[in-house]
Amino acid sequence: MPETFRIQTLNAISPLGLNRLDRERFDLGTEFTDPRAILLRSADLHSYDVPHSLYAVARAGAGTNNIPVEKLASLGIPVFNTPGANANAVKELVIAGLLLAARNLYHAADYTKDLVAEQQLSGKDLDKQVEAGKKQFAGFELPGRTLGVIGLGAIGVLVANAAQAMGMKVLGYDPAITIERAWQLSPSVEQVTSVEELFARSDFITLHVPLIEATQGLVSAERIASMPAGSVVLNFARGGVVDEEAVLAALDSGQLHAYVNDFPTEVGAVHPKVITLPHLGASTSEAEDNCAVMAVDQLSDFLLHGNIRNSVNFPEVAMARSPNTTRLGIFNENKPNMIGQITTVLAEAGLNVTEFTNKARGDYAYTLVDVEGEVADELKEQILAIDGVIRARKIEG
Ligand SMILES: NC(=O)C1=CN([C@@H]2O[C@H](COP(=O)(O)OP(=O)(O)OC[C@H]3O[C@@H](n4cnc5c(N)ncnc54)[C@H](O)[C@@H]3O)[C@@H](O)[C@H]2O)C=CC1
Ligand SMILES: O=C(O)CCC(=O)C(=O)O
Repeated sequence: MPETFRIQTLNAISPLGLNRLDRERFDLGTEFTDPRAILLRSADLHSYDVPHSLYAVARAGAGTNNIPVEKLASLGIPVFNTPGANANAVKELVIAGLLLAARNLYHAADYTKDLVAEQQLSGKDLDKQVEAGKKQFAGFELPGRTLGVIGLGAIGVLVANAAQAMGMKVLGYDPAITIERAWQLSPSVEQVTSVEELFARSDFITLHVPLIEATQGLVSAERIASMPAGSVVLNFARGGVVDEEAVLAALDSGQLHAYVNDFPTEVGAVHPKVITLPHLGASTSEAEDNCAVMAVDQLSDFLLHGNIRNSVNFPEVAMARSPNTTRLGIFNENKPNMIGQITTVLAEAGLNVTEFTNKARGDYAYTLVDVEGEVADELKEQILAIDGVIRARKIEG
């Protein structure tokens, strides 16, 4: 009997994704103590005691800073994410954020509500007060203003192109932009080669980078001070990318007009010039469906066939299945003679290799190998005995 894989969900995942799982082969639950896989969104796994049973983690979303990616790599556990699947949802919220800030919409709507709910005005009195009070919310328009986009990945490129189409001058900064993203970028977006230049020239800054060591506190007091007075910072990346204390001080001094973000903190959320949303970037039915479908498909392809696609800690390795073969998936340290030792074990067991892929990424590598016929259970133990092999799995056909 082939194994039924237990998948533990740690957040609500769209049924459109979950329903793709064949219930003969997958058992879904929220409480397993020995899951084969974890499927999650923003749940924090950093203090999670990783059980030996765990084969994989799938993040239905882009950011993986809630997951101990390196630690899992060292245990031979791939972490998958869903690049681009929620990018349009975030782009739309960023565009809303630009308009919220430029037209003071949040405070203006609060003001109107207050006139009716608190001051109990109605009819002509309400009309009069509306016309008298509205000037305090007069805003400015976007065409001709400069938007600096930091991070030109799936989201940043969509934001840059949309802002450009609304008449903004757009500057982009991403020292590691991929060729694919560069092709998608509107030719009118100007590439800048230093963050300092981007800050100095931008009326709005929007962040679309992962939270990693290099991006922690990227929006600093010094950089904010170099922006034109009355600028706006939008943060739909992660809270830690911004030095919030510096942002709040700049809002108080008038250097910044507004800070629009998706990551509530006790101090920031109640500041009058801060608009904080409850991590809403990817919360559309479309994005939730897209992410769930992609995460589930990648996870089931790995559990059933050992294929790795869109992993953030292991290389892309995928092979079609062939009849009358047995597949082995092997995680190992990226060091000399691993392939030689693995193939020697296979040869000594009299096995004929029909297909073999080995790819490395950083300190680790993954080998997928198909051999003719059946494989004895002891073979896995022999492979595991090789110095540098972290994990090995016989994958049923
Ligand atoms: N608010 C929300 O609900 C959501 C937030 N996010 C956040 O947005 C981030 C970006 O998402 P995607 O665009 O899908 O990811 P992506 O991986 O497609 O793009 C990230 C880009 O940032 C660039 N980058 C990395 N370090 C950089 C640096 N120091 N300076 C400039 N650029 C740098 C990379 O080269 C890459 O092009 C995610 O990591 C996540 O933290 C993503 C989706 C939803
Ligand atoms: O799943 C969510 O709602 C958050 C999405 C997100 O932050 C991401 O994809 O990085």
